[in-house]
Amino acid sequence: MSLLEMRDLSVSLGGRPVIRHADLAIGAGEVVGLIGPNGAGKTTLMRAALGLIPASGESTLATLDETARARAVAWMPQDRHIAWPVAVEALVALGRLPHRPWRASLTTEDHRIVADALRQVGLAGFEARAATKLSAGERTRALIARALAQQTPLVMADEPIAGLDPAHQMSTMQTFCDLTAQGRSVFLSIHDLGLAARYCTRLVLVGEQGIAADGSPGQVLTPQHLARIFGIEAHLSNGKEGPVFQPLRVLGP
Ligand SMILES: Nc1ncnc2c1ncn2[C@@H]1O[C@H](COP(=O)(O)OP(=O)(O)OP(=O)(O)O)[C@@H](O)[C@H]1O
Repeated sequence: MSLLEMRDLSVSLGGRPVIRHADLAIGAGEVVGLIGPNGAGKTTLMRAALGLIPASGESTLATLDETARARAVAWMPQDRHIAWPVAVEALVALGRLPHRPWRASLTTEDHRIVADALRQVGLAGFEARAATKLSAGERTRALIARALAQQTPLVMADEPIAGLDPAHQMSTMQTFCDLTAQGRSVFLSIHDLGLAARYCTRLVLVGEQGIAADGSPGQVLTPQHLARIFGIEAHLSNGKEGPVFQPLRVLGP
């Protein structure tokens, strides 16, 4: 069963085609990394898949009503701005909103899920802190916790590990991998191709106004794709602990 399926999805922005005829299905138990250069259309593809911007074609998530969609997918946008000084615990508890009646209090189970999510991102002890008084990386981790607390089959996140230190980048990617054991999936955009190769079960490469490649890290991070879409030379090898991606040089025009 697919958690997200898009068929023939096309998006134009400002009168310019950004994504043309994208087909993509995400099944249970996958960590799918969406990669591609700046401006290639990763955010656009995700937002269109969620029904947040107009698109032609179909996406199974775009047709759901708000509550059904919030139970099907947790969305973490790239913008980490938090406008008001809500406590970190209350911010993360917003992830429980789709699961309880309007204005109902948090249940004991909700509190447990929120505490677990805070622990998973290393923010236990920050419950009472105003979210506006977190560092940028801590704020990112609080928003990851909110997405985790939503306990949806699919988490979609736009560059969730950007700005995190190496330990938190790896622990976040490991947390995403751990969700697959419950049949849950993560669809994330990511610029760090080393971590993408290491942790993602599958990569989707956006370039040339659409999906240029879709497959295992070895199938996608080929010298040809890296040269054509990213304009770089890099080497992917199999290390003892999994794929190792080594950037070598920027290719000339
Ligand atoms: N509202 C808009 N109107 C016109 N063009 C837009 C609009 N929003 C984005 N674009 C353009 O659409 C293209 C795709 O943008 P998008 O944000 O999807 O790229 P991205 O792959 O997520 O990039 P990045 O890696 O820099 O986050 C870019 O060329 C961008 O300039």
